Amino acid sequence: MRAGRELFEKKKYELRIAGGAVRDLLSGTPPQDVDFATTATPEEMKEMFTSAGVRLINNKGEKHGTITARLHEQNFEITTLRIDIVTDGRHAEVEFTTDWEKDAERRDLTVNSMFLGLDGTLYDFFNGYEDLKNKKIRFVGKPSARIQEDYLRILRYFRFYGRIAEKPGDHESRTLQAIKDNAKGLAGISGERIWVELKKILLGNHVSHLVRLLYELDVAQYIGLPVHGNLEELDRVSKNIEDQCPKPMTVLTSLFKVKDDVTNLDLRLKISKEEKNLGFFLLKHRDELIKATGPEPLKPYQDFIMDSREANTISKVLELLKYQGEEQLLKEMQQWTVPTFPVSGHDLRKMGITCGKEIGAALQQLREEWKKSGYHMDKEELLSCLKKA
Ligand SMILES: Nc1ccn([C@@H]2O[C@H](COP(=O)(O)OP(=O)(O)OP(=O)(O)O)[C@@H](O)[C@H]2O)c(=O)n1
Ligand SMILES: [Mg+2]
Repeated sequence: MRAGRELFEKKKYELRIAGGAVRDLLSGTPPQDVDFATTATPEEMKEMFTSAGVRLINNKGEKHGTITARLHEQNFEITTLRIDIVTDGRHAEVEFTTDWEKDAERRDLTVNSMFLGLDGTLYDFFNGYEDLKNKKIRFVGKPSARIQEDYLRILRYFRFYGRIAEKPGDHESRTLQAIKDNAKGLAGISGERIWVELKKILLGNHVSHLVRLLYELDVAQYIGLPVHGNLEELDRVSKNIEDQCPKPMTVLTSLFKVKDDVTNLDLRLKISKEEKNLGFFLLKHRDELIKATGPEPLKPYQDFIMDSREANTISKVLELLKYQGEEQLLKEMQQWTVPTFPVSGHDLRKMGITCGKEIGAALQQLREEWKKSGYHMDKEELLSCLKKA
């Protein structure tokens, strides 16, 4: 990075870390990606990098002022300060500026609106650091204006609330009002973008509170959620599941009552086939595939896996155990390896059974015995039952 920094300094272009990365650095979490902002225009950057022999990566960001430079085998995304002039709630037409405050003003949340100079100076025009320390999520300026620039910001508000806020219910009333007034704007946002945000909300804190709020503020209907979501079930499941690293779909299925709820979600959000199948699986089995009373509570789940012909049944059953709040059984299941049936047709032939039909029937019978034993019997024990019979 040093070499890159010197290039900017020589040309007297300003360069600072921007947005989400500053938020993460100040809250002690390692940022996933570090975005930079600069006063240099894309043309100026291109010229500077090209004449210094730095490789540029072609990407689609240039129209919005983003240049990607490849230095020390790392990509650096550097975006020119900008003002969004026309927005249709999804895309913005931009004008470049050298005014840092103007660039901060067009960002969504105060905690996302800061810049950090490479000398460690913090540039914070909207009290983002104070909000971050107080764990407050607020829009920059007028909430309705920020939301109308990009309706997806409604869901970003929920996502960052779940990540940063300490307790449920700590919202400004004007923010809630602006969300309610503009919820319909989400109808025009693509399902894929919504699903990315919704999944992050489902994996964050205060899920139950936030989803309830999505309903209260009339957002739910525009993002593919069922009209009458089962919020009590979500309360219960989300409480149990908190520390179990569930998949987003596992949390979400608690809201669902019928298969159509999964189908409708998929129609709106274009979820993956795997996510859809997990939804159907949990819906079908959540009340009926349950632990056994007695010494082998895990047995019904193991039998289900052994009887199933699909490869990913285990991972679905693990999600089911999370859903059901069976913490101890989940641990045991995670340590369980699918046993392989120890007897083959060859073993039976060696014992003198030569007819194909008989071999088939014997194997079937032994498989049943093996299942009854909880998959504990070995080859010898199994073959000896055959002798007895
Ligand atoms: N709808 C959006 C999306 C992004 N931003 C701004 O662009 C920055 C970078 O966006 P992005 O990488 O999408 O989000 P991050 O805040 O960095 O969060 P993450 O950790 O998920 O990357 C944000 O911090 C915010 O300043 C915005 O104002 N409005
Ligand atoms: Mg980011």
